[in-house]
Amino acid sequence: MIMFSLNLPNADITYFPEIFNTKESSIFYTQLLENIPWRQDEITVFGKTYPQPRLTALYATNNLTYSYSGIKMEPLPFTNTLNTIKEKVETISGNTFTTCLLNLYRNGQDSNGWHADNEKELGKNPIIASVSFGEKRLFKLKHKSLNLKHDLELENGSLLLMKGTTQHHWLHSIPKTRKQKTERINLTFRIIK
Ligand SMILES: O=C(O)CCC(=O)C(=O)O
Ligand SMILES: [Fe+2]
Repeated sequence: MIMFSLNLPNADITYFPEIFNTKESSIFYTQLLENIPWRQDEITVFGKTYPQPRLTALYATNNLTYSYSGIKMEPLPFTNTLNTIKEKVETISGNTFTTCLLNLYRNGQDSNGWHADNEKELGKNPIIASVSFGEKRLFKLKHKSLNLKHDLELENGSLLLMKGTTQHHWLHSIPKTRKQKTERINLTFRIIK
């Protein structure tokens, strides 16, 4: 399987462009788009409340909640489709995940602001396994204290693995774009226990 390790300081990030082929990806994409109960939550940032600029859903193999940006999400039980994807990601990464946060970017105006996945539920050096289906979108990384940036396109059927100290030193985002974009589904597998 093709993989690229990003050569960035204080980070451990690996990109696998095609863990699922085009046919598998299109089956997962349609099944997730149609069957996930997508919802738009309100987030609170610096005391102000906004509708989140994308749709989300949370699934877990346990009953542990996940809180970020003032939202506390209660998980749904894993589905067969999500389990199939999770097993592939576990084989590649050598980790067992408990939780999957899904994001649906409806068009180029949907986005994910600068953040690190450093919630206390995730533990000290979280491993985040991020799978993408559908439209490709730019994924931006910026170092918290050094003047360093890196951009990557996350493609249909790809996996991005972030681990080690990455979340301590780097922020990431999916910016809005004026380019014409159709739907993109992202699944971020996490460990909460
Ligand atoms: O959509 C993506 O690729 C990033 C998602 C993300 O950073 C998150 O859910 O924490
Ligand atoms: Fe994130």
